[in-house]
Amino acid sequence: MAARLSLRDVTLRFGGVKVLQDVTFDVAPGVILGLVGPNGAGKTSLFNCISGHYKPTGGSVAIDGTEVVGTAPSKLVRLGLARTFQHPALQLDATVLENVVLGGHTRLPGGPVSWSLRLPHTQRAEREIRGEALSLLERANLGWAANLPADELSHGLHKGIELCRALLSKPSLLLLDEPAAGLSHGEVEQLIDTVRRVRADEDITVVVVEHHMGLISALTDRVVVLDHGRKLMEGTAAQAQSDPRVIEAYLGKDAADDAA
Ligand SMILES: Nc1ncnc2c1ncn2[C@@H]1O[C@H](COP(=O)(O)OP(=O)(O)OP(=O)(O)O)[C@@H](O)[C@H]1O
Repeated sequence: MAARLSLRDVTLRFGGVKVLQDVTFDVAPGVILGLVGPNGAGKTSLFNCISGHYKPTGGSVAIDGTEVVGTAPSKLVRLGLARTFQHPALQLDATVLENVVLGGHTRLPGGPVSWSLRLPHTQRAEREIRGEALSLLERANLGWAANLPADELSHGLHKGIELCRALLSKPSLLLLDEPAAGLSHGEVEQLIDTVRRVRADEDITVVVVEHHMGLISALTDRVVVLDHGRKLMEGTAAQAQSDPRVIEAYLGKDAADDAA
């Protein structure tokens, strides 16, 4: 089966600094892959290369076999890509529901002219998208907040809203950047449930950057470990946690020797 996401020798330089070096891996459809590594390893930079926010200096990024290096983030949404950010960027003066509805704008038929004329088929599509947005919020236990302004809610709830917004675009590939950061234990459990359910129900492939090893162990089928911009190893979360190279990258050589 063709890979949903395929990276080949992805390299990124900022001036003289090599942030990513020859990163190569595949993610098969339906897999939840964890992207882990110490601070500064290059995880978010790699996400930015996949989502079109950075253009790699070299190498290839393909989604379902289509080369996407150089494609704008807005066009990648149409190829099935959605992502969340370490710090959710919401319209704080809009309601929670309006924020989620924004994720469905690529699904509206026509273009700016028919949208501003509010033709019947546009209004029908808007109603449908609003209904789906509400149902996503309800399934994430956020239905109660739908009509509240987003700025009345906590950081943890903002992350849940951002995830619903990403899901409304009906992605086939979802990138989650540190979704558990700043969440309570209960919110992490809710997040794990939501991601498992969308993978099962919607056949979404997920790549998740996360430092929360509990979430990585509970959620992922495989992990890729990055260190200093290079792929250190690939395997299951359990294999990564007992790999001396990974222990050394996180804790130093003495810890790796002690564990051996
Ligand atoms: N726009 C930029 N300009 C220059 N250097 C950058 C830029 N973005 C990232 N870097 C550098 O690239 C390296 C990797 O950063 P990145 O944020 O991708 O790491 P990370 O693994 O996501 O870290 P963390 O876990 O702390 O979020 C760091 O040394 C960072 O300082």
